Amino acid sequence: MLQVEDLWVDVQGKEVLKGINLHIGTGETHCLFGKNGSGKTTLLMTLMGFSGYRVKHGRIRFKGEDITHWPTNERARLGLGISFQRPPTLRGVKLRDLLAYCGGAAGPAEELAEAYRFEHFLDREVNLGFSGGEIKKSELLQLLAQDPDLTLLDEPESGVDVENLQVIGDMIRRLLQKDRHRGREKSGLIITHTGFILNYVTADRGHVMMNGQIYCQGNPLEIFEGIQQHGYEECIRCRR
Ligand SMILES: Nc1ncnc2c1ncn2[C@@H]1O[C@H](COP(=O)(O)OP(=O)(O)OP(=O)(O)O)[C@@H](O)[C@H]1O
Repeated sequence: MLQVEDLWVDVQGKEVLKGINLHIGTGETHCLFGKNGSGKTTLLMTLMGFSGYRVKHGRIRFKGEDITHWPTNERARLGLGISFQRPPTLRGVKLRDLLAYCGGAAGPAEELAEAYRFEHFLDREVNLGFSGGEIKKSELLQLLAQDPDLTLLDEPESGVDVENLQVIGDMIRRLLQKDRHRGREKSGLIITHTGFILNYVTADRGHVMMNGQIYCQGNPLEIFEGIQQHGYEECIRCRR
């Protein structure tokens, strides 16, 4: 599904990613752990093709296409979707219209919003005055409407209360669910500090990023336990 090969990326003249290699197979869910400022968000933003993330070297292949220099909208059309850590407010754009624009693959906007008790937000401008948890739900609804083949999630749990964590977890599970009817297997790459998502989806692989490099890869539950017990630095020493 996704192959990242020796990816080096500059942001505002600063070298942030330093030779990332990452392979995500069809139907696989991967978790990305790492200290603050290690480059996780930069990787997701680069995969999605946002301006300001300059690929100096390396290649991104998605569904067999070399998308390294594709514009963001074409990557989305091919089946890449993202939920931002801090999404923008879209003044003048109603959530209802954005959901319709995203594709409506998972049914009409009303149906989708009602399933997560979010119908009262449909006629509000996207993210304007939304609470932290509401913003996360709105992001995931947009992704459910888009129905991507590879979903990139940047800290989907941040700012979400304990009860809503379950709702967020269910939404992510649905996003990554295998679509047997259509013979589709969806993939995901999830940045998480708390590991909450490991309770909701079966993650196939975990990665630890440090200083713009991936040092450690393996079973995500074991990696998360290791981080909790020994810290991130141990990952560099261990080099699993
Ligand atoms: N637009 C920018 N201008 C300058 N520096 C930037 C910019 N964007 C990212 N950086 C720097 O790149 C580094 C990596 O940032 P990034 O957001 O990718 O880290 P992260 O691993 O996602 O962190 P966190 O866990 O705190 O979200 C940081 O030092 C950050 O300050």
